[in-house]
Amino acid sequence: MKSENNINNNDLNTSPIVVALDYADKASALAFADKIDPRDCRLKVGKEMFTHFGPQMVKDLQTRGFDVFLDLKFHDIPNTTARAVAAAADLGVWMVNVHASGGARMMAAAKEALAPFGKDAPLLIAVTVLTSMESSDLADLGITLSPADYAERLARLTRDCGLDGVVCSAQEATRFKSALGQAFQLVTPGIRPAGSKADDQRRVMTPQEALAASVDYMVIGRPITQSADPAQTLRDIRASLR
Ligand SMILES: O=C(O)c1cc(=O)[nH]c(=O)n1[C@@H]1O[C@H](COP(=O)(O)O)[C@@H](O)[C@H]1O
Repeated sequence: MKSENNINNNDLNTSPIVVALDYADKASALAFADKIDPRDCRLKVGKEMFTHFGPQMVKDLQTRGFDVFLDLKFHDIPNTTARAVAAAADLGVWMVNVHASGGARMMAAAKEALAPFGKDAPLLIAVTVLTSMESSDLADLGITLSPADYAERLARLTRDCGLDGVVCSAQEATRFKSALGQAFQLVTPGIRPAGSKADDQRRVMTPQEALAASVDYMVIGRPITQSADPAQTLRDIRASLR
């Protein structure tokens, strides 16, 4: 059931870095991929690139030896979400995600849809509270819990549904590792090297802080992709984490 394009690098790749490949043109994305070593990072294909270039984008990266995180944040009725997650598994991706706020039945259905893939199933991760959100954004939605408290509530639900982990802020990592167990994977965007712009992110941490907080994977986009030399910036961040 797994795509023949997938070359699984899981055993080779000890880097915690996942680069968010948020490019509007394929040539730039592939030029970057061609300049970096798949042992230095995994690559995330999100809504922008997938909407532009579809599954072929994922395959083009897999044939270059990269593990791909397909970040489409599925959030729908259980049947639709489960089928979308199975379609992602058919593509041979390394990780796929849903929104935890889709609820327990949706997450359980997504998990069940991966059972036929056995050990080839991608990691299934749920987004808790987007790292771009702060308390006032939650208040607008009628949620009075702090982002960390609400994220923990969603993370517990995710763990109880048998998923592999959550997307959260690195600011929440120490707390979640102790509350939810070391094995529950934490994937943390909102990573900003010291001195770089936060952009639309709100709950941010530096790569070194995230590592010290025991995150499993840190997602880094613009600080790498919009730098003058993205491949060198990746290598510099990787070196700073050794
Ligand atoms: O699921 C995600 O990857 C995600 C969840 C989240 O809470 N916050 C978040 O920023 N992301 C993604 O992580 C990437 C962060 O990119 P930069 O802000 O450019 O580093 C983007 O591709 C987002 O879509």
